[in-house]
Amino acid sequence: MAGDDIISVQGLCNSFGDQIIHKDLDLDVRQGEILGVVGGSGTGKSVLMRSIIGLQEPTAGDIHVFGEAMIGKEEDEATDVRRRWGVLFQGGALFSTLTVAENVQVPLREFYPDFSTDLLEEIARYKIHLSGLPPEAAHKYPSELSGGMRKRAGLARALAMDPELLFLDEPTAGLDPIGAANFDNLTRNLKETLGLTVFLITHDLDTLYAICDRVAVLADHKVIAIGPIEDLLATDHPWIKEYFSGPRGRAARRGHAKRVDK
Ligand SMILES: Nc1ncnc2c1ncn2[C@@H]1O[C@H](COP(=O)(O)OP(=O)(O)OP(=O)(O)O)[C@@H](O)[C@H]1O
Repeated sequence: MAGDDIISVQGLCNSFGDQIIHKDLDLDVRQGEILGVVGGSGTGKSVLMRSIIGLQEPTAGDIHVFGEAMIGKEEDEATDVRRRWGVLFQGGALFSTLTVAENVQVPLREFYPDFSTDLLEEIARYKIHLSGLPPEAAHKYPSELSGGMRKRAGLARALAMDPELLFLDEPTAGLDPIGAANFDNLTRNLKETLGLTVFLITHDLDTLYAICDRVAVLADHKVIAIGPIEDLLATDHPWIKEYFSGPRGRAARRGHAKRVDK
């Protein structure tokens, strides 16, 4: 494991019954980068994220986060590591019976049961602001929010504990192109201002070009390639060629080149 790796996964295996998801998968995530994780549907991107954050017990392998071995750790033993990361699940995974502010307070109440109500409310207000939501969103229920606002509310909750590491599972899925680009900008700004490391699962080629420092490609049960997009473009794997050099990949590259030229 290199010294600046925030996450190191080695020899990871996951199966469900006869279905092999990962076999000897290796991956490293470096301090301060946005790592995009891509792959066809069902290649195990979410299962990989769930394995890293301890929601999925792998059948074999080693996972280190912040240098701490995670496999086999009981939930309470992992508390010190868990409080250093935030997670935005696919769809936001907000509690429907809680307001946005109450949702943001959930991890704070778990880790800091002694915080006063005033302090919890102040932190929630700040995180809601950081996520680009208007102050009045704090008192709304998830069902009263648009899809984009729900993502931002999920992000506010992921930021509740001042994480160093952020996991984002398809944050721009279902957003219109302007909403998706805004969310990308927000992610990049938060990464830069808060010094975050970001593990970002996405199908969104524009997101990869706009904000990812490196991209890891999942196929054939493992990470078949990892690096800056320019490096991936030079690889011969058929899925990678199809993905980055197909019509959508070419359009995303052209769009990115235009934005860089401006
Ligand atoms: N708890 C589970 N029990 C059984 N099978 C599961 C479970 N979780 C995931 N799987 C299976 O593992 C495979 C990988 O799922 P995963 O959600 O990680 O895919 P993904 O790469 O994130 O896909 P997508 O891009 O469509 O979101 C799928 O075939 C899925 O059905």
